[in-house]
Amino acid sequence: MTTFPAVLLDGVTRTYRSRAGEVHALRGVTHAFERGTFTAVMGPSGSGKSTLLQVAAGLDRPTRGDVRIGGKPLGPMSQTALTRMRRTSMAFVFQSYNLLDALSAADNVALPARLAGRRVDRDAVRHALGQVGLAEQARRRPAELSGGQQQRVAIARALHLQPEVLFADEPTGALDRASGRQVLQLLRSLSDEQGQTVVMVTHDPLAASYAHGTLFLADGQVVGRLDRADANQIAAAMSELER
Ligand SMILES: Nc1ncnc2c1ncn2[C@@H]1O[C@H](COP(=O)(O)OP(=O)(O)OP(=O)(O)O)[C@@H](O)[C@H]1O
Repeated sequence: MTTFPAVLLDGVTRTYRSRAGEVHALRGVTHAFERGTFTAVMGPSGSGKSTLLQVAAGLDRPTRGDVRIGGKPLGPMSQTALTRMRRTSMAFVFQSYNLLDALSAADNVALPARLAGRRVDRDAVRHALGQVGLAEQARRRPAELSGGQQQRVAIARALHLQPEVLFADEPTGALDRASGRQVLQLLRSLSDEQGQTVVMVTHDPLAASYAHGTLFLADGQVVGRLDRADANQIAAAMSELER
């Protein structure tokens, strides 16, 4: 059986056209994010990290090249098919947790299913909260949880529909060090123990050191990769890029 990478970027270019001229946010990026891996994406400001995440997740379309999720090319898909694919195969975690204050942790986890018009499977919700270590807090509202716990609820919500890949954009940006560490350990264990694919944009070398590998972008291109590096090695590679 052929196994496809969870996410494949094949010669992806994204050019923004504005009155000021063209901006080449991504220039021919080719990279396979293999299943069950946790990858950090780093690079100087404006290097194309957010664009890469948006294009990989089908939120934005490449100007040239192709993106495949689990082997399926996004290019030929209609907007409706793409939206469906995003709902079922991908999930996002952002710096701000975007939880609804009036709902319990469990109801926040169930919300995307409800919005998609699906029947809410209470066992699956409990399972997702258990995966992030919050089974006991299912009935609490966001205000009754710490920042780290709220981010873990957001991750449970992302995992609830069993996505092919979890995209995270600065998921620990708003957390103190101890809560950030919990969230990063969780993302790592999701890939190590549950085979989840995680792609995380970060500015923090310490956060990146929790991933299996770090991909470095500069000026819209992949300029390097470090596997199983520590925070000092990652910080040194970043300083080289920022010189
Ligand atoms: N909608 C847009 N229109 C025009 N240019 C854009 C648009 N979005 C991004 N860009 C440009 O594309 C380049 C890459 O931007 P992107 O946001 O992907 O970088 P980034 O690495 O995520 O930056 P940061 O670390 O500052 O968030 C930048 O030069 C940016 O100004």
